Formats: sequence, C-alpha cells, structure tokens
Amino acid sequence: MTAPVITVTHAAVGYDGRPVLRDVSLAVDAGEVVAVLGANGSGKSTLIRAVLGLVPLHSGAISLFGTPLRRFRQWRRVGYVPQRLGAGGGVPATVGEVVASGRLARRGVLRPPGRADRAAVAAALEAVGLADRARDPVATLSGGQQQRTLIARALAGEPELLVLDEPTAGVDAVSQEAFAGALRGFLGGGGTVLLVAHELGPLRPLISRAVVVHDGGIAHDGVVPEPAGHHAEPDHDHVHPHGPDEPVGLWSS
Ligand SMILES: Nc1ncnc2c1ncn2[C@@H]1O[C@H](COP(=O)(O)OP(=O)(O)OP(=O)(O)O)[C@@H](O)[C@H]1O
Repeated sequence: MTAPVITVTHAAVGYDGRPVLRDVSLAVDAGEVVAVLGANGSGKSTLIRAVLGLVPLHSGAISLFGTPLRRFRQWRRVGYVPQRLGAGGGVPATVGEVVASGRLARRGVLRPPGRADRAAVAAALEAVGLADRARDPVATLSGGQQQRTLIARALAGEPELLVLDEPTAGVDAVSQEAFAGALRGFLGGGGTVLLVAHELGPLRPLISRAVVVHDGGIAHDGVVPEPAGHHAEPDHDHVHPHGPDEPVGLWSS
C-alpha cells in the first residue's frame, strides 16, 4: 500500500515554549483535498507550517510521502502558497518572472530554462487565467490577481502536493473562480491539496474532507460542515455553522 502523502502523528507544536497544537494526528492520502478550518489563532497556519518543516515539532512525528520530515529532501514534490504576502512587494518583477521562479527547485539556478520549463510556466499562467498578463509587472495587478500569480508559481513547479494558506482570503469573485478552476485541473492530474480556509466559497465542491483545529487538537475530521441559516449569505464573512451536534465555538473567531 502506498504511504499517505502527509502523516502527522501526535504532533505538538508551538512558539517560544508556548504550545499552540498539543496533540494532532492526521493522514492525507493522494488525491484528497483537505481543508483546515478553525477560529482565528487556533493554529491552522501553524499546522501547515509544521507539515512543511517551517516550525519545529516539540514532540510527535510528521512524514511526507512516507519519509520522515527530517530526512525529506524531495521538496520539488511540494508546492506552497503562504498566507498573503503581496507578490508585488515593490519588486519590479513581471508576472511571468514570478511564475517562472516556481521552476527553480526543479531546474536549478544555473541551468537556463528549457522547453519543459517554458511549457510548465505557460500552463500554470493559463490555469489561473493570467496568460495575457505574463509581461505585466506584478505590482500592477489586483490583490486577487497577485494571489493567482503565487498559485501559478506553485503550480509551475508541477508539485504532487499543494499546500495553501488562505488562498482565497480577500480575493475577488473572479479570482476565486479562476483559482477553483486551476485547482480542479491540478486534481485532475492526480494532485493532493491541504489548504487553510475561512471561506470555502467556490472551493466547497472540491473539498473532500474538513479538519477543524480547536483547543490544540483536531475537533472534527470528516465531512465539510454546511453553512447554516444567515451564515450562508454571500456577504457573511466566516463560515461557522451552529448545528445542534456541533461543538460550540469551533468556528467563532
Ligand atoms: N511566528 C510566531 N511566533 C510566535 N507566535 C506565533 C507565531 N505564529 C503564530 N503565532 C501564534 O500562534 C497561535 C496560532 O497562530 P496561527 O497563525 O497558526 O493561527 P491560525 O489559526 O492560522 O489563525 P488565522 O485564522 O488568524 O490565520 C496564535 O496565538 C499566534 O499568535
């Protein structure tokens, strides 16, 4: 049997000796799209940063593709889109250049881009609907388009696992739809996704499983909770259903 893409076993993670996650276990199989949900500050970003080895574990273990994180070297298999960092950032790079930088782990800095690199960059731009913006400076794009640029950069590396931290937060509806389309294409190619989200929006039909982080642990691991009542209104900020069976406070922020 193939090992899960991600295995987290009794992980405890925190900062400066202060625990954020106390005992988290989670396995994500190939082809799954797992949404990490929870209140603000519950540790959603901390969980995905731990999965990427960006925050050390206090205890427990994490493996990627069956290899313990401390021995894992195949980072080309993983694409990461961090929480909004403003791809513009004053850097006068074009959209095409930023997306092409997603190939660096694959081709190495010293080798010039080849046909496969150019094709992957073009496909990634196409996937997020920015093919016609490749020559434009990133700083001239809207926030949603900048976010799509970062997603295209991750896709250009042709990863098997995409890890995304709030990819659609504050992103306009057109960009959310474009992102959902890109994700659909990625999944069609056999990809696996772990993403943090507040608002599932157009991503909802793509999510196969939801994991709710609460009080240092995982309070729910299973079906994606439905937004209820007025919370389902499009102008409502957060998804936090209060069904009778739902533990109170999971969604509030
Ligand atoms: N680099 C850091 N150093 C110290 N504390 C941190 C650091 N990053 C996050 N924290 C703290 O860890 C806790 C969990 O933060 P985290 O960003 O993982 O939560 P989150 O669920 O992703 O929140 P949000 O929904 O607001 O993005 C918070 O109390 C936060 O202040």
